[in-house]
Amino acid sequence: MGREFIEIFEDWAKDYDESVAGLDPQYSEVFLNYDGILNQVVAQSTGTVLEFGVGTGNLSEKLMQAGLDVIGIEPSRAMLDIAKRKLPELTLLEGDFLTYPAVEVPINTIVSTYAFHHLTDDEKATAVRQFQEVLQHNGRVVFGDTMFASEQSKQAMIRDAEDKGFSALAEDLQREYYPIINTMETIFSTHGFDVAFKQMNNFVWILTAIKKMNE
Ligand SMILES: C[S@@+](CC[C@H](N)C(=O)[O-])C[C@H]1O[C@@H](n2cnc3c(N)ncnc32)[C@H](O)[C@@H]1O
Repeated sequence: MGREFIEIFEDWAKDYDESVAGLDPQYSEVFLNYDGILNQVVAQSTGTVLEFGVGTGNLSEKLMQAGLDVIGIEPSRAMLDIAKRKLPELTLLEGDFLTYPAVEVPINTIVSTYAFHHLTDDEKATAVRQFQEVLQHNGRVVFGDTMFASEQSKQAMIRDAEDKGFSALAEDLQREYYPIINTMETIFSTHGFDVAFKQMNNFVWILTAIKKMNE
């Protein structure tokens, strides 16, 4: 479930770190301030961290450098191979947001960057219900991902990409499940989280969801 876009990452893995460095003009705005976005997620993380969609391991590396214990989950074989090569000491497991090997240690923070939009909104809700069960009291979810303030602003960004001739970006924005902020707010609050959002560039927002005391 939720793995419908994995083929894209099998192909993209080898060039992915060039894209995040801004070398792909279609995605340069999406990855604008990439390091700052990852640093913001790290700054809000504590204790033992469960990371979904680690990709080539850029966020995992920063989390480990900050002294946090990280368990990484990633469904793409090609991404797993690169992350393992870059970070041999990282605990890395094959899995996805919905299905992954049982983790036996208490989890304080769940993080992810540029990955949650691969789930439909129904799948997102299922994942968030599972996060609620997995997290310790006072635990939190910190995600950086493309989201939109409204359906109108999403449609405007798709038109803007088309006007610039960025057909790959325009198709991506329509093919995958980039959410509206209100939808994310509803999903997290329905499942017992206090949630806040901070915009990081024209596409990416940081979502911080703190598990409510009585949940
Ligand atoms: C755009 S990359 C982001 C990689 C990394 N987190 C970063 O910030 O650079 C998206 C990653 O999410 C992974 N992914 C795709 N579908 C997923 C799913 N259902 N569950 C978890 N990860 C998924 C992809 O394989 C890929 O590694």
